[in-house]
Amino acid sequence: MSPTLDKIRLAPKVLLHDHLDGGLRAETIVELAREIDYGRLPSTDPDNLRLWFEEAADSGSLERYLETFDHTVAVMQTREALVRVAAECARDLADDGVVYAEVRFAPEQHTTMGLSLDEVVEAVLEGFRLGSQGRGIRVGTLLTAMRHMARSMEIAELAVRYRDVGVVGFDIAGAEAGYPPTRHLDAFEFLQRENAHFTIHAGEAFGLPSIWQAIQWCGADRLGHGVRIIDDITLAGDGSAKLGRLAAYVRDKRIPLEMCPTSNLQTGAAASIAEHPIGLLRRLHFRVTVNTDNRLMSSTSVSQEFAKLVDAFGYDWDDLQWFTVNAMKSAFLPFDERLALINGVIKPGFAQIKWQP
Ligand SMILES: O=c1[nH]cnc2c1ncn2[C@@H]1O[C@H](CO)[C@@H](O)[C@H]1O
Ligand SMILES: [Zn+2]
Repeated sequence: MSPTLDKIRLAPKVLLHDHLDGGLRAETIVELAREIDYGRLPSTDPDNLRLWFEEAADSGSLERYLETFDHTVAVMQTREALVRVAAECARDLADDGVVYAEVRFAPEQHTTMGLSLDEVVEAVLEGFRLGSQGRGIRVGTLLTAMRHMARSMEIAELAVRYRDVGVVGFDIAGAEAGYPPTRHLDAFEFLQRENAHFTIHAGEAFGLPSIWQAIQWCGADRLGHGVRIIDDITLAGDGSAKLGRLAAYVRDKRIPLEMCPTSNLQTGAAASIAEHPIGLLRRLHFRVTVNTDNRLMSSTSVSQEFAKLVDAFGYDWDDLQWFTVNAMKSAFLPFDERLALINGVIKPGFAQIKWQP
């Protein structure tokens, strides 16, 4: 039986690529805006606002997609707002059946009303703690530095400082074209010396050079998106694939790809789900994982991303479990904890749902 959305929701899922400021509830944005007198929301009706985000993000360009974050970031400037948004994020993910999530955000964007970077991080950690209590979910935090800014070293230091209390890694995000990862080489080298983990948004709005730099110059553990790795794969008429050196390296080293299908359609990185590189990359056994990126802007959830892939590629429960185990193996958690979740939660959970009438 082909997995249905309702049953997919019950399966224990893992999410590695989700932005805190891309997943707010529309009702919450309206309430928070009212509290701080933020008057620039495109609508104060939650339903209209939700639609506005989805339509405005569906722009065909990453740069225009990112403009929608002005509004979510604007209402996430106080401790109370950050705690609330993070707590609701954990609850919404738990309601979708996510058992382990890594949620990222850029602390430097949340200091306009006077919070320090430390206060921002502490508020978000507190929110995740409150929201995940008793919900069967564990949430790790990734700290993001904005690639067009110059604060990556500071944010990397922040990530290391909070590594034992919930921050599990580091990332860079924002417009990709014109801002290569090597701009932040000092931050990545610092993290490597500290034995810390990081992922890099690469190969989303820019091609192979971005992926190559992220891996071979910066030492990224994982790639955010990485869809353009298909530019290094040639398909022959008989369906066989020839991998270039970079694609072969990514596959051989099992470098995880944090793929976000719906987000890619909106930013123009892929034309349709059916044509999304995830189909080929999964067939070639790259370490593919399935993610939401921004649940608000893409009006999605992990379950809905899975359901779309089931529709487009005919995936069965074994495929969905494979994506999930890939994600858990690639998490920035200690090995024994990853193993415990795979063997104690994911495999038994999928087995139960698969055989349920
Ligand atoms: O798909 C994406 N590609 C690049 N940057 C992104 C994407 N989604 C969100 N952000 C950026 O990351 C910041 C911190 O969470 C967001 O404010 C947004 O500017
Ligand atoms: Zn992203």
